Amino acid sequence: MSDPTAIEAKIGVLEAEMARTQKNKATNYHLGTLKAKIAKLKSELINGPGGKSAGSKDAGRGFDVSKSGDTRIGLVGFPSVGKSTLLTSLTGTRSEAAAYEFTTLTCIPGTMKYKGARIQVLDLPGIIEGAAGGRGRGRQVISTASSCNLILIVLDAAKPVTHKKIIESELFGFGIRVNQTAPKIKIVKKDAGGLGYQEAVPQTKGMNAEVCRLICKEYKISCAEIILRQDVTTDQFIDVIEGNRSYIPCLYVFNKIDAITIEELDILDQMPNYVPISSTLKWNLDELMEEVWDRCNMIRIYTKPQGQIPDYDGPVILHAQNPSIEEFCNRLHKGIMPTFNFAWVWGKSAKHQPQRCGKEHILEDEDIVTIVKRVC
Ligand SMILES: Nc1nc2c(ncn2[C@@H]2O[C@H](COP(=O)(O)OP(=O)(O)OP(=O)(O)O)[C@@H](O)[C@H]2O)c(=O)[nH]1
Ligand SMILES: [K+]
Ligand SMILES: [Mg+2]
Repeated sequence: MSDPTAIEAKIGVLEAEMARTQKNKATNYHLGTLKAKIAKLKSELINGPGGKSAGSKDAGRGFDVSKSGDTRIGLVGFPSVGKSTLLTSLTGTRSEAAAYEFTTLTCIPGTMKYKGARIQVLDLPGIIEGAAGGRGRGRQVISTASSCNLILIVLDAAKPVTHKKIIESELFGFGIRVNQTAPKIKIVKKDAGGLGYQEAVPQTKGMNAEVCRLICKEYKISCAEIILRQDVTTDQFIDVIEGNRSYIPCLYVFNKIDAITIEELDILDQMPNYVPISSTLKWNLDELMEEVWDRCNMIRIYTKPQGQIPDYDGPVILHAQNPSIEEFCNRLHKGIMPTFNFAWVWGKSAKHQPQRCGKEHILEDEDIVTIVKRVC
């Protein structure tokens, strides 16, 4: 079955059945099976029958814009919320903005420099409900969003907050999990031996051996070792089986706050991961940049050639959570490590200034590093 309308209809029937089914211990197994069936149909809708999962390279191709800079962020939202105006305000790259919907028809990249990092910002066409299922350019937009290190969901502050849910569920339908971390579940498929199910931590959200077996049955997994290292939902379990989900941080950018009242702003203010701005008036773009910086998890390391002052203008940007000196060296140049002797480190990670460190030493934001080579 590959006719999208037929798949959508089938999903509709299953979702209706789920809504009808009361949630309790007795129906838990049935709900697990239903969820797995729906997840399978949704990935078929996006990738075609037997297709690859949502995040994979060949699935629902994104716009052909090459990556540049230290990180990439994407502007996603309904038409005319002000994405293009925001791109222009942040990066200076002009992207046409106008009062009619679907002004932007392709992906427009811009670059902004912040704290020494080069951040690629992608303006994208507006999306509407049904985008993930293939409506309009939606799939291309969301596929491009899944290539970003951070997604800014741009919303019109004067429009209903329900728009936030719609955009989120479009991203969700494409396999993007915003502001979530990958569930700690290990699945090792085997050739024989049946299903092994282990709970490394107690499960309180619906998972148990039988639910696991039923979901695996839907996916025709009969031999595998499964270990749950975290308290997870059945949906998270299905996510891991489907594979290729993208776990991407996201900020909700409420634009056009110049058009709403202080009282309305106060209500919005209670939402997590939210930044109010005005793109046209350039209000609060500083806070937006700071929040973007926080979410991108970038660390700046200044290099200091021996006997010279550090290069504060061109920090080396590292993405790793706890980057070691070795990672720093490899980022600079692959040829450094073979001749590496030790490093002098100044900054937060150093116990004294400077500290003599080996390649395993973990660096922190704004450390200064001098590499000393071995004399051969
Ligand atoms: N009042 C107000 N209007 C804004 C603001 N930002 C954008 N606009 C207006 O909103 C309209 C749409 O802006 P665009 O930047 O084209 O919106 P878009 O999201 O890129 O729209 P599409 O490309 O069609 O999806 C334009 O008339 C802008 O001038 C803002 O901060 N305040
Ligand atoms: K517009
Ligand atoms: Mg636009």
